[in-house]
Amino acid sequence: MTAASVVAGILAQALDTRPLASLIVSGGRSPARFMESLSTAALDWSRVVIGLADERWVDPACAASNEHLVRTHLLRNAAARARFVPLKNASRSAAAGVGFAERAIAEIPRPFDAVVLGVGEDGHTASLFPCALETARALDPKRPANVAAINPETAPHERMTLTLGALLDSRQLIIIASGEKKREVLERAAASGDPLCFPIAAVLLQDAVPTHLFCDF
Ligand SMILES: O=C(O)[C@H](O)[C@@H](O)[C@H](O)[C@H](O)COP(=O)(O)O
Repeated sequence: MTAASVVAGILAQALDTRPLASLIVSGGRSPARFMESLSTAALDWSRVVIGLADERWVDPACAASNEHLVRTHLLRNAAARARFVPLKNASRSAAAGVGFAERAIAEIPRPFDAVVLGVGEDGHTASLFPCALETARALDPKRPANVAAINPETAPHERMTLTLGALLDSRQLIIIASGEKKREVLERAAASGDPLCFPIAAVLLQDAVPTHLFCDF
């Protein structure tokens, strides 16, 4: 089973019992091949709503944009018929755009049927970065907000991210993390049990949402 076939199966099962299915995907360099494989799945994509786990606050035409990644690699083939809900809006900053982003997330059926997360070599996931001041609040599962503006010190661009509470409001989580360095950071994160140092630990250590880990996908 590949990450794409598992996600396709989750979406197909969701569509068997509900009018709409929802999928949240992450950005970065890793997901392109996964997205292209998923885009060919034989699904009624017209009933699938796709959102982002996070977004860099850049023009969607920019190669650094996660929206650009989704429009290039996922909204093609059969999946071209899916409905995509961007996180980027016309606000001059992510902080100014939080209200619009909250209203965008409200358009995606919840709990999300599948949330696909990557992991950075510093243990971040989505745009929950260990060094960012705003991360501690975004990791608080009791916080009602679904999105947060993050200014990472160790990565470019201001970001909009789903909060941990929103990411865990899902039926299934899929972590995609290739390479030895990411395997090591996953092990260190699980051993540390400290989401402030390794935000991905908050996902690894929870047992409320079934989680699939793909180190080669
Ligand atoms: O916007 C982003 O960058 C992603 O959402 C981020 O959380 C990503 O999943 C990791 O940084 C891994 O990215 P790579 O696949 O590029 O290593």
